[in-house]
Amino acid sequence: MANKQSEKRLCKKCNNSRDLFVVTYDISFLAIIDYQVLKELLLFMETTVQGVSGAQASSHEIVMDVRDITKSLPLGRERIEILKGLSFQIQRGEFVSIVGPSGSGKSTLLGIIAGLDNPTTGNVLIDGVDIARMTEGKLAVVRNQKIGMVFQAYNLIPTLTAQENVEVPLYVGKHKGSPAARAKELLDLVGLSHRLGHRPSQLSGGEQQRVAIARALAADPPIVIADEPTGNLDARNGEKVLELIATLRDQTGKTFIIATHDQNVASHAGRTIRIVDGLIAEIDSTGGRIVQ
Ligand SMILES: Nc1ncnc2c1ncn2[C@@H]1O[C@H](COP(=O)(O)OP(=O)(O)OP(=O)(O)O)[C@@H](O)[C@H]1O
Repeated sequence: MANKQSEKRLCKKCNNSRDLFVVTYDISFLAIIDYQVLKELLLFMETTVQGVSGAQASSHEIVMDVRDITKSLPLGRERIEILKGLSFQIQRGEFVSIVGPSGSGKSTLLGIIAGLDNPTTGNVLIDGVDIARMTEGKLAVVRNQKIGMVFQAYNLIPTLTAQENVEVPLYVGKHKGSPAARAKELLDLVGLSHRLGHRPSQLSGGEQQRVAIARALAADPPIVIADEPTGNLDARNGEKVLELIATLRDQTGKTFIIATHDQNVASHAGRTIRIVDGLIAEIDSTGGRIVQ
């Protein structure tokens, strides 16, 4: 929770930007809000995070269990079927890619398993808890505790330094200890200890994505989900980011799930789930090494 020192620091930022402060509510959505609203939000998060703490601990080997999910949306008088009944399980410590052509439903699926959207039917169990029909308030808490998100466009807060960007989730969650120390440790892990004070505009695309990955790990979620994490990078930097994800998977034992349209990117994962036209066409399980 934000202590006096952090509030002071945030307040200074607000003054610099005319009482507007860019925050990530649960690091899934970026929003520009008034500083007063930010403080209320942090208080709200403190109470709601405490509210679902019972769902946190689990020794399930299956970290994600997706059961026959569908997603359809109204389109004029018709309904468009985007996902047509997908089932799969992901084990703790796997590096899985969801691959498919444009329009196959990857982003829709990712949004549902990340708790950003509800399926029309079916279930999504994360650590044994079904998130499919949770209210938005509870989903926000699940996202904060269970899921770290990485986006194609990095979604870093432009007015904050690399270190401050990584600290943000630590003010929202129940982190014990110094957010600054944790942020430095994570930036060191992603090879950016020499860029702590740089703002996003002063970092290369690959470096920004490394900061975003460090931020996704900040609240220590068991699952990190990345939507086209190399989509804005050239081949060399994309390769580096994928190698980093594989290394972090080995070092942390966390589960990494990436969505991509690029088979080459997908092949870095231990297991590939291929989606075509809203259905699973193939699950390649030649890899799928589990960290013990
Ligand atoms: N809100 C919406 N309303 C209507 N159709 C939608 C909506 N969202 C997605 N779709 C349709 O659902 C299909 C799947 O979209 P989705 O974004 O999940 O695909 P994708 O595999 O991630 O594609 P891409 O790789 O191009 O991002 C597409 O045909 C898309 O047009």
